[in-house]
This record gives sequence, C-alpha cells and structure tokens, in this order.
Amino acid sequence: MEAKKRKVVLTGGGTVGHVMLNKLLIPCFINKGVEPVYIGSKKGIEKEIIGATSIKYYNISSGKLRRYISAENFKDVFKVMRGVGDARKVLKKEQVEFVFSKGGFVSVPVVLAAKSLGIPVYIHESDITPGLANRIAGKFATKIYVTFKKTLEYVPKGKSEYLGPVIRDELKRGYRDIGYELTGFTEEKPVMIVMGGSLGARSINTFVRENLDALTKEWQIIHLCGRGNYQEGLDNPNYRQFEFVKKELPHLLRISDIAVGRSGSNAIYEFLLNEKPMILIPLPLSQSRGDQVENAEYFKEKGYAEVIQDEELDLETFQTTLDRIEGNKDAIVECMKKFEGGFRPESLVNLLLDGEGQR
Ligand SMILES: CC(=O)N[C@H]1[C@@H](OP(=O)(O)OP(=O)(O)OC[C@H]2O[C@@H](n3ccc(=O)[nH]c3=O)[C@H](O)[C@@H]2O)O[C@H](CO)[C@@H](O)[C@@H]1O
Repeated sequence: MEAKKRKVVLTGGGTVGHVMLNKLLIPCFINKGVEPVYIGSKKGIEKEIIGATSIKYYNISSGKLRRYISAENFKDVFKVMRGVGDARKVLKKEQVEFVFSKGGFVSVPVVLAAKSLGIPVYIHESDITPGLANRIAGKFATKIYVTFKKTLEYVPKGKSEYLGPVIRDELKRGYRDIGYELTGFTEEKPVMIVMGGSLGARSINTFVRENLDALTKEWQIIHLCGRGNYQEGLDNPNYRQFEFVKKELPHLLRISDIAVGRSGSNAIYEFLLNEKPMILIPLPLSQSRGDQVENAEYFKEKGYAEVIQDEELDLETFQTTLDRIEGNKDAIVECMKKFEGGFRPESLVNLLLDGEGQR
C-alpha cells in the first residue's frame, strides 16, 4: 500500500508581512516530501502571492476584526463562523498534521477549526506585541514562535519560543556590480535605499520627492515606492524609483549605505542582517495599532536605528538625523555585528516537522 502523503496547512494574510514567511517555507516543506496546502481569503494579497506558487489554495470566508464597535462587527461574526465551517471542511479533506499560522484576520477561523478537530496549531508572531488575530489564536496554539525576544513578555509562557527573524538567505547575497547596473549609479556617491513597507508609504514617498534636489546633492537614492506609486517626470540621475522589486532587492541592499523606511518587522531585520544603519519612520498610531512604533523604538534602544515620527518628518529633522547616523556609523555597524543572527526557513520547517532546528 502506498504511504500516505504528509500534509500541512499554512495560513495568514492581509499584508505581505503576513504571507512572506509562509511563501519561504513552501519549498522547504516540499523538499522534505511534505505537501503544504494554503488557506487564505478570497481577495487578500495572500491569494496573489501564494497563487503564483504551485500549491493548493483554498478560499474561506473571513471577517475583519475591529478594535472599535461597529454594526459591521455583527456581520463579521457570521463571516468568521462561516469561515470556521469552510476551514473545517478543508482540514478534514486534506488530513493535515498541523496548521502553521502567520496571523492576519483570515487565520482566526482556521485556527478555531483546527482546535475543534484536535489538530496542533503553531503560530508565528513577527512584531513585538501580538496583533489581535494572534492574540486570539495564541489561546488555542500548541506553540508560539516569536521574532523579538521582548515578545516573550506578551505571550503565554510555557508554550512560547524565541526564534529571531526568519530571513531568506539570498537577501544577504547581493552583488555590487548588479546593484550598480540596476540603478545606473556610481561608486562616487553614497546610496540611500528608501523602502516604505510592502505597500509603499505615502508620506515618505511625498517627502522624498518634494525634497529630491536637496537630498540628491549628497546621496544617490533608490526609492521602493510601492505598487501604483511610480511618478513620471522625475528626471534626476541620482534617483531611481521601483514600484516593487523581487530578485533585485539583495543587490540594491548591497550597494546601499543607509536604509530609510517604515518599521515592518521583516524589513527592519533585513536591514539589520545586511548591517545597514537605519532611519525608521514608523506607521503612526492614527493609521495602525502602533506595532511599527514599538518595533522602531526597540531598534533605537538596541542602537541600530534613529527614529523620526511620521508627523515630524521634514527636511531639517531628516538632515539632522542623517548627520547623527553618519557621525555614528561605525558604532552602529559594530552593534549590528553582535546580533546573533536569523533563523533559516529550512530550520523552521525541521523544527515544525521534527521538533529540531539548528540556527
Ligand atoms: C501596514 C501593516 O500592517 N504593516 C505590517 C506588515 O508590514 P509589511 O507588509 O510592510 O511587511 P514588512 O515590512 O515586515 O515586510 C515587507 C516585505 O516586503 C519586501 N519587499 C518590500 C518592497 C519591495 O519592493 N520588495 C520586497 O520584497 C521586504 O523585503 C519585506 O520582506 O507586516 C509586518 C510584519 O507582521 C508588520 O510589522 C507591519 O506593521
């Protein structure tokens, strides 16, 4: 009789930050002879990212989890309940060993369904304080893996483990010559990479473009501005815009001397592991639950970054901050070298499958 194929479910969605890790794990599971199956929402970014891979993708109904009272909450309770039913059907059909959840609204019904069927649930939290979805899911999880050590203060003790950032290896393997070829830049002038998170960042984009002449006097600027945010007519040999880069990113990081960005967890650890001193302009509390403000402050405390609040972003503040980073560059890089390193996606898969995973 043919042996039954080992299968696992991956879930998570809403932003690139909640899907990228799952995408990294897919080839690692396949290499171990295990089939990963995805459960995501009907329209989220996860559908686009995972749809580009070869694995099975199941849509489920999912509601938004709001932190405020709204009539929509009522409808969403039903959507989540329907999602639990949808997810139970998938889990029964696919007979999976466990669910690995990266958070985001869509993951909640999947975790509840797994719990109701006695299927183990592993969750991963990449921000300092867990998001609402992971706070709910955490109650039902078998194990919670975290990116920041500090997060251990906010998750149930006894079933939580610090991993550090799980980073794709190739991000540390860029080539300078490819970086210069992609940008048309030269070695004569330093390079600043501006990365506004997976969706771009409107206020940072506006700031860079309004101050382009002043900024490019001393710097060559790579601007990852986010999909749909390319601006025509900015002809400046020291400025190169990309909406969203994929394979190019390691090479662009390699030639960069400093990184400027929001403070999504993946992005800042990618800068750290590439030893790029950073200016972080976190997504403000008015537009988020404040997770990025916390991430940024933590990186500042550690000596990796300087922070500018979004509402304080102007040329003068930016120049002063830049000067401070420049004056302190060697010390910042020394601090970064002491960071104990990331966790490889292959190791996380070994940990999930066999309970062992070496750094
Ligand atoms: C608005 C929002 O909710 N943001 C959250 C989201 O951020 P977001 O989705 O922006 O995620 P991150 O900043 O953590 O990661 C962005 C990822 O996109 C990649 N990238 C970016 C630009 C590009 O051109 N090419 C490219 O590949 C980066 O290398 C990085 O791996 O998830 C993070 C991790 O849970 C959270 O910390 C953020 O608060």
